[in-house]
Amino acid sequence: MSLKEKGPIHTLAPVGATVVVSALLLRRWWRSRKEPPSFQMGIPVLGPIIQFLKDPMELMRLGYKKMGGIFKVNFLAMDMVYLVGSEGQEWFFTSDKYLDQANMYKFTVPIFGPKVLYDVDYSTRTCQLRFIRERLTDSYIRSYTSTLEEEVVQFFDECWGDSGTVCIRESMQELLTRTSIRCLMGHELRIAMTSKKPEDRSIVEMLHILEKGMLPMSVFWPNAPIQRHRERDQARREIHEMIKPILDQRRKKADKTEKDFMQSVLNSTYPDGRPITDEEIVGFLIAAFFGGMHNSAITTSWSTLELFSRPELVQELLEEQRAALGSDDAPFTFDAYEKMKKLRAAVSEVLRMHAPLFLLMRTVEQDVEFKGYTIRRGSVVACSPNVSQMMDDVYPKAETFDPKRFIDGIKDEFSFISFGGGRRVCKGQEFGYLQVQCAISHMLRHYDIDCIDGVPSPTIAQDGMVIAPTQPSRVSYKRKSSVKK
Ligand code: HEM
Repeated sequence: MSLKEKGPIHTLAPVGATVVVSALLLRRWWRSRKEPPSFQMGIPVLGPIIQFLKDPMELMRLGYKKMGGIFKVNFLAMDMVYLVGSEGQEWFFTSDKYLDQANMYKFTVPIFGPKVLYDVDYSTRTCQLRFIRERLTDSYIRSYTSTLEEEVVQFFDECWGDSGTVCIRESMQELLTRTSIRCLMGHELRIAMTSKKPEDRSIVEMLHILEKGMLPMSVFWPNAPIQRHRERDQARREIHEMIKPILDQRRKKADKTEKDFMQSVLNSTYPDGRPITDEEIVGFLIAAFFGGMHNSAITTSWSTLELFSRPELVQELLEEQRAALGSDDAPFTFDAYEKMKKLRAAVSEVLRMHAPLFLLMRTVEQDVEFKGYTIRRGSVVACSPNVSQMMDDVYPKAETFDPKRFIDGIKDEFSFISFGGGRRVCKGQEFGYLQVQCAISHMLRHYDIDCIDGVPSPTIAQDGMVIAPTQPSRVSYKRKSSVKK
């Protein structure tokens, strides 16, 4: 059959198909050309995944060295776009319109409970978080300070005594569990920690079961039918049953002046007058506990190790303590805390070098441009305080521990992201500093401390969510003869 006999459709079809395929290929090339550059290492495709599982921060460091402040890694079904440095971080924390946090935190819904935080829409969540933040501002936490100090003093008397050796990570976990339960969840639960019937499970055991239900797989499949999730759900129901009668009793009491977060929440309504439900209160208490306890315990551990391995700094901080408090056995007060500028700067420097939350992530809700690149909907964007805060161009001589960097406070909000940033910044930041400083203040004034294992290297904790000192991280201590017991 000649061309003439085939007719126009036979000649046009292949040409048309070639044009369409070429256009599609061109479009794909054009689109991919504008996406952040792809970081490859080791075995094709699997190389970056293996590195991520081994050390996610090293993957980021290597990627930054080779590609610069923005690059992507393909994790089979998903692209992860990494942003390193202040500019990318500022964009990350101010692009709530395109970037969603809730998807990454869905695993908390069975823990915090329904209708709370990551189970509700954006505006309800913002309203709930604002409510939590207000109850953790200076005017409120000022009133929690005496409660906090009482717990700290009791802990050191009961658990440390006159002399001994402890693993600082474990010891501070115990201390911060006590202070967090007492100051956030109330004295009733704190008392029940020790005065329960042997057959009853304590709040600490229950919170621990909730925590064990937070596995890396829970991030992708929060309700996977596994034993740890079933135990988590049972413990969550029991915690609600445990707290509900306490809320009822406190509502009936004429005296509404308990100095803790639970009472501050109970005494309030939402700004539009709507009351807060029991479900919400229990969720807020658990969220505040988990938001604060680990991060503050890890920061107190690092602070002990970094400060007490520097005798000159200890001496300087002790002089500041004496100036702020008057004497070594005076009670720790909020007014004195506000005067401890050097201690605060030292804790900030600890947080710069050892942020507990090492990977902050958001999902991309719609295609969005940044620095001339298109970041596709469905990707995950991530940044890490532990990577960018250790870069010499952001913090000169970043490997050197130098509290003077922060003596006038934190200047650039988006260079220091240990507490996150923007609207989603940590709501318990000030209470976090208060807890850490109260514990360190007590140690400075009451004990001579020796860091037997020096300052250990950081390690990712078993649950994969936080980074902490590698154990052993032992310290030995001796009570000073100059202070009263
Ligand atoms: C040294 C101690 C602490 C550190 C390093 C820390 C760190 C952080 C970080 C990095 C975020 C942001 C996460 C993200 O952007 O994805 C965050 C959020 C949050 N933190 Fe903290 N935190 C600390 C203490 C606390 C305490 C004591 C509380 C409560 C009592 C708390 C409650 C919260 C809450 C409620 C959020 C969610 C904020 C939002 O989404 O708007 N944190 N924290």
